[in-house]
Amino acid sequence: MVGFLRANCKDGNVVNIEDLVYATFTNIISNVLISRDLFGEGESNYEKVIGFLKMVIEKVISVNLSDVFPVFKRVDFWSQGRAMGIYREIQMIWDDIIKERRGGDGAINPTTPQDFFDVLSGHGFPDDQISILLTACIKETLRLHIPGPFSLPRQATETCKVNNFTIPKDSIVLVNAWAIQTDPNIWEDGTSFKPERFINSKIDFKGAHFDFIPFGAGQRMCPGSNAAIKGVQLVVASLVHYFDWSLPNGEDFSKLDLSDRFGTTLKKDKPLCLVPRVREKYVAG
Ligand code: HEM
Repeated sequence: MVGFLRANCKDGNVVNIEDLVYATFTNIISNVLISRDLFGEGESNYEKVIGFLKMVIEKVISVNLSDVFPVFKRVDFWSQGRAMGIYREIQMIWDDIIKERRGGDGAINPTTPQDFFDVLSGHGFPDDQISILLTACIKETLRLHIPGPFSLPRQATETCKVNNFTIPKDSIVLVNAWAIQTDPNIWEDGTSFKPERFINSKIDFKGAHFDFIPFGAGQRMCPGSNAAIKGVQLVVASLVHYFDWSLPNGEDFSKLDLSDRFGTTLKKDKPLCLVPRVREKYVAG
């Protein structure tokens, strides 16, 4: 990511941060799974890969006819066909990876923990204070702009009562985590970005504080939460450490439109486009 920016930030080029960070995280996960980048540096395959990933995610999470009308379960051929289509496409990707591995052409270039340490220790961060501040900012972003506002759907295995509501057996239940995380009865000035609320606070994202559940809670909470937080810390710290950032045409940061849009996940309505400039001390090296 840093290498790509360094090579492409001459002449005040504007960078779409959404695409950059998406590609970086996809590469981190693909390196864990298959020891290679899914997005190449030349970005020639960007549209193809992103199109495929978006298609799979959309298809997997969109509602089936039989989710809404369980009576159609046996005859919902459309959903069954869709599931088989996704299965076949994923199968083809695995086939290619297995073939490449068998060929053993030495083209795989794994990212090792050493690479991460080189980035961090080689340039003298994180400092304790920076790390606390950074974590507070990440937590506050996950509170105010929670990526999964409804978490994942649950199904009631038996009829039960929650407060005064009766939830009939087999109902699909969605938890509005976005509403909980911005509830004015729980969070003081809950719609403002105030990272300092997480400094000297025990509130964490591990599922023990039900006011703050960006990764869900209970048995099915996100198993990737620690990897995700470490990844976000690394990416944000690297972006801030190596580059100075400004808005195109010298616009003022206070005018930035921060509204959200709900699609597959909650994300910024307008992608963040910024102009990076390599910091003075890294220009040469
Ligand atoms: C900021 C990044 C992430 C956020 C906000 C997030 C959030 C969530 C949420 C809210 C759930 C549903 C939990 C529930 O229903 O209680 C979930 C499930 C899951 N997440 Fe994440 N996640 C993130 C990153 C990751 C990563 C990096 C991985 C894998 C490396 C991952 C793997 C999973 C899996 C496998 C599940 C399903 C768990 C199950 O159903 O048992 N997530 N995630």
